[in-house]
Amino acid sequence: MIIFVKMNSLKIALASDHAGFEKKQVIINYLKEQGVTIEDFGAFSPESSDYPDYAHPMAEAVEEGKFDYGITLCGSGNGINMTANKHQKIRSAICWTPEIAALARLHNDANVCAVPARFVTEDEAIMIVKTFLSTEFEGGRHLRRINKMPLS
Ligand SMILES: O=C(CO)[C@H](O)[C@H](O)[C@H](O)COP(=O)(O)O
Repeated sequence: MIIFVKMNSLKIALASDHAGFEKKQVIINYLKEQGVTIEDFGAFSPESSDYPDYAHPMAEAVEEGKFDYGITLCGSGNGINMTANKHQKIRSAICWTPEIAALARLHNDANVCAVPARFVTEDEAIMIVKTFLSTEFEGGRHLRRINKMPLS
């Protein structure tokens, strides 16, 4: 069962590197139009930069409960996804289609959505984010599985 939630009450943390910078701006504009509260942890320009410098502060803020979800972007989605997942309370999923984004929420209760900026269009990026933020976790058998994820 898919349960859609309202987006305008959400607080969202965003992070990217240079490769994700431009599509992050598109996503920020979209989220602001929806009334979503956002904080951008960088990068703040398309100059070459290192995604961990922005992903770690973003992930810490989500872990601390300051935000409902994180949205991240780098070229492939891989580097920034790997970095966020170093944090114990983060479940970051690379989402390259709306269907994958929905499953990341429905089945994995993902709290960070990593978008591969060089492999999706602006419209696709928006649809991925919209789907991720408006889909609720199903729980049930999936809760049992995500509870088995931590090593300690
Ligand atoms: O970390 C990545 C690959 O997993 C990201 O896609 C980066 O954005 C990419 O590596 C950046 O590449 P660039 O050649 O320095 O622009």
